[in-house]
Amino acid sequence: MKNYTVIIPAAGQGKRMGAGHNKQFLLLHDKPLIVHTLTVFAQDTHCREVILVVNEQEIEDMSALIKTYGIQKTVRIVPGGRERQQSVFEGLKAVSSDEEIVLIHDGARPFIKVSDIQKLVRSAVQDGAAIIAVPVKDTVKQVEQGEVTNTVDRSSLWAVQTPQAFRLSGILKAHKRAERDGFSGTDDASLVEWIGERVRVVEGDYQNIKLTTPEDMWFAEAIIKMRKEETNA
Ligand SMILES: Nc1ccn([C@@H]2O[C@H](COP(=O)(O)OP(=O)(O)OP(=O)(O)O)[C@@H](O)[C@H]2O)c(=O)n1
Ligand SMILES: C[C@](O)(CO)[C@H](O)COP(=O)(O)O
Repeated sequence: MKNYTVIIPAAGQGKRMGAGHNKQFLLLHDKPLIVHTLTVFAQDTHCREVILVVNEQEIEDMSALIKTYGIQKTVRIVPGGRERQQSVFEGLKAVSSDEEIVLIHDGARPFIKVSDIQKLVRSAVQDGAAIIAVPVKDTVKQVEQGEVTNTVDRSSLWAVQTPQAFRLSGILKAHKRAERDGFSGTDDASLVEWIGERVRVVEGDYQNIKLTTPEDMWFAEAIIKMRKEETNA
């Protein structure tokens, strides 16, 4: 297995969560959300280092969390940007130039499994760019002004998650061009697609949710409880 560096963007505002502050600090089973996410990568021996992208005014609080919770991994903190894409780009600029594989993983996705990270890294080593995703389970319709205009064939639809894994040279090229040409995407793979390069899909896990809106905190507590019960069974 190849080693990698992971960039964890955590410099959002958490507006949809509505907590009045960055959701990364919300307690999930007595630990801040971002600590859960960092712990997964701390446990993966193939993770060389974490580049944690944070809001300028939260640098001290994030550093304190890393010490308080004893995260056993090199974590470098860099200030983020206004949008997620800019935060990731700031993180990419901080990656050691001799690194081959870089992962990008939302701070707000604490349930990624090390086994899925490893599947993803293998695919990125082989194919250059790979993402974790799950088949869409709902029926999806296009709606305009409250009326259905189309029912989309879901057989080729996948809901995309993070981590997303890339050769460092490829993702840097995509981000640089996107910045130059003003292209923006809601994930990093879309920048790679936009420059005409291929992206492999690795099937992931429905539990790898992003904590986005308040009810996700309840789902998250349920996932933690279920995993604890599985471990004790
Ligand atoms: N300028 C930004 C915006 C987002 N993120 C990070 O990108 C991840 C995914 O973004 P999202 O869930 O949209 O988080 P927020 O931007 O915090 O949420 P919202 O859009 O509801 O404000 C999060 O870990 C978030 O902290 C970031 O690093 N920099
Ligand atoms: C990158 C991502 O997690 C893929 O699902 C997501 O697109 C990021 O945030 P969003 O603003 O909630 O789309």
